Parts: sequence; C-alpha cells; structure tokens
Amino acid sequence: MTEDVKINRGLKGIYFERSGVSHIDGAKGELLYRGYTIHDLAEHSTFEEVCYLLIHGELPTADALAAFDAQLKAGRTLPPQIHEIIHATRDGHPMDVLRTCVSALAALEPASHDKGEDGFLQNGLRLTSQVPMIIAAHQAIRNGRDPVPADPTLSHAANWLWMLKGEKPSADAARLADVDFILHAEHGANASSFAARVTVGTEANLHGAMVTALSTLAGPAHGGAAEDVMKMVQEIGKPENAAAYVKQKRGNREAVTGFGHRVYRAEDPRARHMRDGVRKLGQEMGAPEWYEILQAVVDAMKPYARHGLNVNVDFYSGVIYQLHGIPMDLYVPIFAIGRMPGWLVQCLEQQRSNILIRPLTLYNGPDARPYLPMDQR
Ligand SMILES: CC(=O)SCCNC(=O)CCNC(=O)[C@H](O)C(C)(C)COP(=O)(O)OP(=O)(O)OC[C@H]1O[C@@H](n2cnc3c(N)ncnc32)[C@H](O)[C@@H]1OP(=O)(O)O
Ligand SMILES: O=C([O-])CC(=O)C(=O)O
Repeated sequence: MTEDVKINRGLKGIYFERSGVSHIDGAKGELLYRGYTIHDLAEHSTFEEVCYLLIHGELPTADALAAFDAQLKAGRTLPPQIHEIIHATRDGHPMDVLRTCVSALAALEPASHDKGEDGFLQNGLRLTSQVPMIIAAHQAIRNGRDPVPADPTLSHAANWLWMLKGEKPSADAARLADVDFILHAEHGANASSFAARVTVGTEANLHGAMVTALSTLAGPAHGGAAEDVMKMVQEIGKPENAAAYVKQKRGNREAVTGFGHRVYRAEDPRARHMRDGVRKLGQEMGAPEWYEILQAVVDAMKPYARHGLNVNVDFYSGVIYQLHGIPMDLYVPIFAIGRMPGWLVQCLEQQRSNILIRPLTLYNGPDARPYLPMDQR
C-alpha cells in the first residue's frame, strides 16, 4: 500500500519524547543521571541519595535525605496476603512471583489507585521498599524458612542482604550491593521503562505500569542477560575454552550474551565498576577463575569491539551475585530492585505531560476481499 513509508523496526534511533532524567552518549560511553556522571555517583553516592536525585532532580541536603530515608523505611511493610500468594507460587521463577505480588498489591492496597502525581510518588516509593521484601520472602519461603523481617537500622542495600540471607552483611558486601543498585537505577528509554510509559500513557495506575516494566525486564535481551552470562561462564569452564566458545557462537551468528547494546557503541560505562567488583571479590574469596574466564571472553570478542560490540552492564554482575552465593534466578529480580526509581521517574515524567503512545504498523496483509462462508473455505 504506502510502500515509500520508512519503517523504524524496533524504534531504533527514534526520539519519542524529551527527558530530563538521564543522558546517554553511546559513542563516548557516557551516562549522566540529572547531570552527574555515573562514575561519581558509583564512587561517592548511596542508592537512597541516587533515588532522591532521580526523583527530585537535585542531590539532597542531609535533612532532605534523612526524611526521604525515613519514608523508604516506613514503606517496608507487606500485607499478610502477600506471603500467602508467595506460598502458593513458591515453585515459580522469582520474577514471575515478584510480578504477581506487585499486581496483587494493586488489589490489596487501595492507595494504589491514586493516579495523581503525589499518588504515583507515594506508591512508587512504597513499592521501591516492598520489591526487595517480596524477593527475599520468596527466597525464604521456597527454602522452608520464615521471611526475615526488615531491619529499620539498615540501608536499602544492607537490609536487602539481611532479609535475603538472615545475617548482617559486611560493610563491603553492602556497599557492593549499593553500587550495583546505583548502576542499574535508570537508563532512559530502555525497553522496560518505555513499556511502563506506554502503560501510563493510557492513564492506568502506577502498579500496572510496574507490572508492565517487570514483565519486560525479564527477557534475556534485557535484564535476563546477567543470568545467561553466568550460565555461559559455567559452560566455558576454563579461560582457555573461551576463544573456541566465541568462535562457535559467532560462526552460528548467535549473540554472545552480555555484549552489545542498542545505544552504546563504546563500552557501557557501568561495566567498569562491576568489573572492578568481580576482580576484587574473586581475589578476596579465593575464586579468581570467574574473572579470568570473563576476561578471556572479552579478549576473544576484541575483533568485534571495533564494530561497537562491547560488554554491557550485565556482563559482570552475574558473577558478583554468584560469588555472594545468590541463586541465578534472583539476578533479574535484583536488577528490578535497582531499577525501581528509574521506572518511577519515567512514569512521573510521562504522567506530567501525558499523551497516548500509539505508533503505526504498515499493513502488508491481503487486499480487501469478500467474506467466505464456512462451506466455501
Ligand atoms: C541491561 C540491558 O538490557 S543491556 C543488554 C543485555 N542483553 C544482552 O546482553 C543480550 C545480548 N545482546 C543482544 O542480544 C543485543 O546486543 C541487544 C538486544 C542488547 C541489542 O540489540 P540491537 O540493538 O537490536 O543490535 P543489533 O541486533 O542491531 O546488532 C547489531 C549487530 O551486532 C551483532 N550483535 C549484537 N549483539 C551481539 C552479541 N551480543 N553478540 C554477537 N553479536 C551481536 C548483531 O548480530 C548485528 O550484526 P549484523 O549487523 O552483522 O547483523
Ligand atoms: O538501555 C537499554 O536499552 C538497556 C539497558 O542498558 C538498561 O536498561 O539498563
């Protein structure tokens, strides 16, 4: 029909909106949250501070941060029915359980239907606190233990590890989790945030948008990559096997997971912090071989780097979780913990100047034709 129309498959390179939250320079490999480089934030900030920055646009004063932190801590409660739902779905993938529980919270908490700007904010902050609780409670229940109650003296990251493992994390372990959350907190119009914005565009509630985001994050082309990288590392087994593995994948024109990105052509700036974390943790724990395997894959992929194929944020994160003894199926849910403020702020931006997001598909099916009665088909 309209053959001259240009189709942008996957919306590659298309700007659909303006955003004041994060800036990605794919050619240079740079990422800013509200004007601050991800490197400064990863080195000097905390997840709570980054949440505040993303949502309010400025770094908090000490008083503002204390009030914000108190609000996050006050959100660390779950209706008792959530534990019943987790019991009923305990054998499911943690991402399915998490998504189901967030959906159930919409039905259990009347405030979830407040679609004003403040309603979105309050619901989003409460969910930011509830999401790690759901994941940790599922991990406890599927292992026959009672969920560990939240500890109001601990930061978001330390409390997550406490609820997950039932023991107080070391300062280093808590800081590594904190940095992981900072690095994953926000990334512009990535697939899950875009999907959440589509949901808000229809004037649906925030919980609905979060369910959309969680569904979209789960795929291996997006948040699921960290789990696949860990499986790849296990399959490779030793650094000397990496070159043959990559050769076979490239020969079959299959993706090597943890590489490639829709926007970055230079290395994803978040990867460097995770790489440092894997190297340090591996040495400390007497398990340097995981890092060596990862670096052998990077070496084998070097010929493709000049075509813009470099490691992304998910390449190193799985091994960090593995070294912490965290099961592989929790890797995507951990990404979701970090991404909560990013989804929230994208939803807030969408809501502030809302418009239905509804592109076109160019029809290439049959021309108009008469309906055929059953006996003539
Ligand atoms: C947090 C995140 O979501 S980060 C991404 C996490 N996902 C992964 O790590 C999974 C592996 N990577 C991929 O599948 C892809 O790189 C994606 C989905 C992330 C991005 O895909 P796109 O933007 O559509 O890239 P596209 O498919 O256009 O790739 C361009 C070229 O690079 C190749 N390529 C892209 N990624 C990879 C990869 N991981 N391994 C090998 N080759 C790759 C493609 O085959 C294509 O080559 P061609 O032009 O010869 O056909
Ligand atoms: O931006 C993307 O397409 C994917 C990504 O790296 C993220 O969501 O962090």
